[in-house]
Amino acid sequence: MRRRTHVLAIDQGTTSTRAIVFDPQGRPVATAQRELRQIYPADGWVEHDPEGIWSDTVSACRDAIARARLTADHIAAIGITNQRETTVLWDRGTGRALHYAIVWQDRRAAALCRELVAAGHEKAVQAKTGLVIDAYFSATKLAWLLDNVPDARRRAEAGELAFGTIDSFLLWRLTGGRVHATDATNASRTMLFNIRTQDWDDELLSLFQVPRAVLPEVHDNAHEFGVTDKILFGAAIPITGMAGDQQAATFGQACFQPGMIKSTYGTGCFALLNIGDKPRTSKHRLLTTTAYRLNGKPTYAIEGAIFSAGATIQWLRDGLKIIKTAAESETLARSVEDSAGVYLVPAFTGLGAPHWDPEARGTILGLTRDSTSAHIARAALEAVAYQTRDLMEAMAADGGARPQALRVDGGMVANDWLCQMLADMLDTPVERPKVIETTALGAAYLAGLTAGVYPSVEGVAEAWQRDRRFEPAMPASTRARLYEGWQKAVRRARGVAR
Ligand SMILES: Nc1ncnc2c1ncn2[C@@H]1O[C@H](COP(=O)(O)OP(=O)(O)O)[C@@H](O)[C@H]1O
Ligand SMILES: O=P(O)(O)OC[C@H](O)CO
Repeated sequence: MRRRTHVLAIDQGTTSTRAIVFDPQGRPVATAQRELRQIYPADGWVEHDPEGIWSDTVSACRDAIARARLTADHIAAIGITNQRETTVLWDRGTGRALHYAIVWQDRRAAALCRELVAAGHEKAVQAKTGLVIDAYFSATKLAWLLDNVPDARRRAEAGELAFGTIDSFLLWRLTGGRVHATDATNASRTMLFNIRTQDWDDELLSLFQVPRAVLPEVHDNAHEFGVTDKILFGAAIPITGMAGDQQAATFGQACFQPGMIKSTYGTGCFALLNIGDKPRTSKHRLLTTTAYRLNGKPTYAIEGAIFSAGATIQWLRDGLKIIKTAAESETLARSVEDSAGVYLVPAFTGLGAPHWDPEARGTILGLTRDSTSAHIARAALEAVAYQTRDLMEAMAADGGARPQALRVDGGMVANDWLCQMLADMLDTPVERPKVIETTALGAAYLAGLTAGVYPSVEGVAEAWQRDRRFEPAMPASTRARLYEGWQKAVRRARGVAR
C-alpha cells in the first residue's frame, strides 16, 4: 500500500458539485466540477435530483483523483461539505429517494411556517434551535414530504425511511448504505436539533410531527464517519470530516476566535460571526448556529443568510441575457461611473435575514430612459454589498463589536470590483484569502485533522494566507446616500407576492 498523503474534499453546492484534492500542505492540486440541474416545479419551489447529485459526486471524485495523478490508495481521508437544509427522504432498503430533494431556497412550506408563528411557537423554537421559523430550514420541508408523498408517514414511523440533508445522503451512498449519520453543523440547520443540548429535541419532533426513526446520528465535525465502499474508487477511503458549507468555510477561513467573521459569496451569501462557546439569541432576526464541534465541544456563530448573491449574476446571464459569463458583470459595472439611481432587490425567492419575508419578490427601481444593462449589472453587484451591510447592521445592533476585517470567499469574490464595493459599503477592510475555495478547504482540514494529515487547529490558523486586502475608500456621505436608497428599495420589494 502506498502512503496516504492527500485529502479529498467533496463540496456539494447549490449549483454545482466539486471534488478537490488537497496536498499535505493544504494546497488544492486538482479539481473536478459538475453543474447541477435546477428544477423549478412552481413559483418559489426549487428541487434537485438526488440521483444526479450522487452520480456527479462519484464522477467528480474519480476525475479529481485522476487529475491529481493519484489513485484512491493515496487519499488518506474524505471530507464532505454541502448546501445545507436541502432535504432528502429515502428508502433504507433500496437507497432510493422518495421524491426530488427540496432545496433550501424552496418556499413551499411558507404557509405552514405562518401557522406555526401565529400559534406562538417562534420564541420557543428560536431558544432551542437558534433559528427563526422560516421555510428555509429542513423541518417543514420534511413535514411536507411526510404529508404529501403517498404512504411516507406510515413507512417513516415503521423505520423504513431515512431523512438526511445532502451530507447524510452522500455518506449513506458512499458507505454502501451502512452509515446513517450527520454532523452537528448540518443538524443545527434542520430546526429539529437543540443547539444547547446538541441533541435531537423531542418537543421539536412532536411540533413538526417528525418520527425519531427517520433521523441520522449526530457526530462532531472531525469524526470517523465510515469508509467508502471499495467498489467506488478502487480502494476504501475513510470519511473523517463533515460540515455544512458555511461552517466549513468558517473553519477554512480559520475564524477560530470570538469576533472573527467570514462571508461566503456563492449562490447565496452567508456571514458567520464566531461568538465562542456560549450560544446567544439574536434580537434582530439573525440566526444562532453551531459553527463547529470538536471533541464534543461546540463553538457557536451568529449567522446572517442572504438567499441571492451569485444567483442574481446567474439571472443576468440566463434570464436577462445581458452577460455571457459571470466575470463580465465586473466589466459592465466598471463601464459606468455609478448605477445612476438604479437599485435591484434580488428577492427572487423572498428575502432572508434580517427581513425574513417569503413574499418579497425581485424588484428593479429607478429606471430612466438613460438606464442601460451596465447600470443593472452594477446594481446587481451593489445589492450584494447592501445586503451584507444589512447583516452587519443587525450584528452591530445585537451588540457585536465592529469586526477588524471581513474575510470573504466563494465563487463571487474573484470579482475585485465587488470586493472593493463591500469594503466601501461596510466601511471595513475586506480580506480575500489565497484559497477562495475555502469551503472545500475547511472540509479537507476537518477530515485531515482526524486522519493525521494536518496536525492541529492552530496549524490551520497559521496556514491561512491573504491574497489581497481591500481598504474602504468611499466618502461617508456617498455611503450614507447609497444605503438610504437601498433601504427604500427594500421597502418596495416587500410583500409583493402576498
Ligand atoms: N467574477 C464573478 N463576478 C460575479 N459573480 C461571479 C463571478 N464568478 C462567479 N460568480 C458567481 O458565483 C457563483 C458561484 O460560486 P460558488 O461558490 O461556486 O457557488 P455555489 O457553491 O453556491 O454553487 C455563481 O452564482 C456565479 O454567478
Ligand atoms: O450552495 P451555497 O454555497 O450557496 O450554500 C447554500 C447554503 O448552505 C444554504 O444554507
